[in-house]
Amino acid sequence: MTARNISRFWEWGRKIICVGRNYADHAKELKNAIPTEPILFLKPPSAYVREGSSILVPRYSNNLHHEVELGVVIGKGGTAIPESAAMEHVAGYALCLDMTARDIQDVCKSKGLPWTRAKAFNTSCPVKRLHLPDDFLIPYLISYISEFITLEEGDLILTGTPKGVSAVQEHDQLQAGIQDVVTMSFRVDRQEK
Ligand SMILES: O=C(O)/C=C/C(=O)CC(=O)C(=O)O
Ligand SMILES: [Mg+2]
Repeated sequence: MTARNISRFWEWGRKIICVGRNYADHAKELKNAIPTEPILFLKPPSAYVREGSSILVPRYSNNLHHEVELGVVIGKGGTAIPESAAMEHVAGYALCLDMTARDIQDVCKSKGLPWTRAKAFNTSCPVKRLHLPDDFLIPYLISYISEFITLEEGDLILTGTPKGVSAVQEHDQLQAGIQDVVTMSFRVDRQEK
């Protein structure tokens, strides 16, 4: 565990690495094939938003979805981390939303383009720190990712959404949580012209 206080890890400006189609039930709900290894994409630090600020619907989207995900906060950096040592690199956990402009993602997919405009826009990663026991299936993802992306202290890994994604609207108040553990709440506004 890191000696640094990670309760405000989003203020360090580190990268966010997201795993896609990690759960078969979500792949099925969007009628996607189940991948044989993790699909990865990135969000920039400008994607972070925390309670008290709004999630902004991008001007160019009319179908913004929420995805509720477990986030893993990296406490010690490394490259090519073996699974056996992976948990030594975890500083803690976060409840996260992977906000997704689904209409834009569909266009990107149909054209074979990256998902950046659909997934990496400002406020696309609402977060709240979360306290959990260290008994999740995290080592494989840390080891897989760190083979080709050096992990740094303060990085956040989003581990993928289970099924149950749906659209959100301007003026909605979103509540996300894990029963009896943590909840968070965000208002949704539209990005100004
Ligand atoms: O392939 C799709 O249509 C959608 C994939 C995702 O949005 C991947 C995720 O972000 C996820 O599984 O959490
Ligand atoms: Mg996701």
